[in-house]
Amino acid sequence: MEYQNIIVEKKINKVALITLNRPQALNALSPELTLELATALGQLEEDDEVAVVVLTGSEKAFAAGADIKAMKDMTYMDMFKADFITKTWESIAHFRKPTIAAVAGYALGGGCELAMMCDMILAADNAKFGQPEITIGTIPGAGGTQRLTRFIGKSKAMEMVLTGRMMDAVEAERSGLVSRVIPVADLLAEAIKTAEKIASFSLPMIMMAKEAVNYAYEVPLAEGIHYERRMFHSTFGTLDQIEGMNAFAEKRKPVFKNK
Ligand SMILES: CC(C)(O)CC(=O)SCCNC(=O)CCNC(=O)[C@H](O)C(C)(C)COP(=O)(O)OP(=O)(O)OC[C@H]1O[C@@H](n2cnc3c(N)ncnc32)[C@H](O)[C@@H]1OP(=O)(O)O
Repeated sequence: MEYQNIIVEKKINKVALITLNRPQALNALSPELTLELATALGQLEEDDEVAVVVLTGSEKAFAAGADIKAMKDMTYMDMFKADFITKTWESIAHFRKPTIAAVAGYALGGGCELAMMCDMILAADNAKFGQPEITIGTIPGAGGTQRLTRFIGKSKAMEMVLTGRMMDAVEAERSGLVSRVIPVADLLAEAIKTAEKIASFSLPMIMMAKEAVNYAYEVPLAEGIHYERRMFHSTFGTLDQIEGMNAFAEKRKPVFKNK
């Protein structure tokens, strides 16, 4: 399928790369772009040749937020009727295969929120994260007040949301927002390498592991532990558990069948 605002590439080793591609607007997330993203993710979800998705932007901007120019004249009723943000944006949060945000440059507002919807964030050393919505007379609307607070805690989240202050990559790593900081020139290669590593394992296992970790954000600890245990038990009903453990015992590489 042809897209205008994103580039979708299937790499080797079961990795797909989605590049946000509106450089003239620092990858501002227009309704057209987010619809294309949701459509592409829908296709990649069904694609057996893809196990992991890497989402990236340009060196200057992962994404500078929702498209302010497209949004500025909308009324309350427009927003409400369109259920603005949730419908298409959340597709990345609901995607069942692992996702990696490779963030260079600005990840602001909706850009930061989109990165946080991914399963992990790898940051280039020039990355800047922020929720500057307060500076344009609104507040985060795609999970910024909720996800950012869970990642970095109340005090820092409050400071960022209430002042619009940006966080650099080093502070973002120290605060738990990103898993690693990488020189900008190496970011994409490193993100793809990480994706390939994940994709080399059993697809059902990586999907279950993702689901179990995400469950930690939704339920009390005891319920999460119970859920994890039941999922762990269920892995013993798969051919890949048999293969993985036998391969270990036989000192050979496992050949997973995704079954
Ligand atoms: C999803 C929600 C609900 O949470 C809401 C949001 O996301 S609201 C958006 C939050 N984001 C922002 O407020 C950031 C806006 N952008 C900036 O502050 C600056 O562009 C910058 C600091 C990221 C970069 O500054 P600079 O290098 O000086 O570049 P600019 O000249 O400002 O930008 C270049 C070009 O891109 C256009 N642009 C940038 N961001 C957006 C945006 N969010 N929406 C629409 N267009 C954007 C900017 O207007 C420039 O275009 P031209 O005017 O030159 O055509």
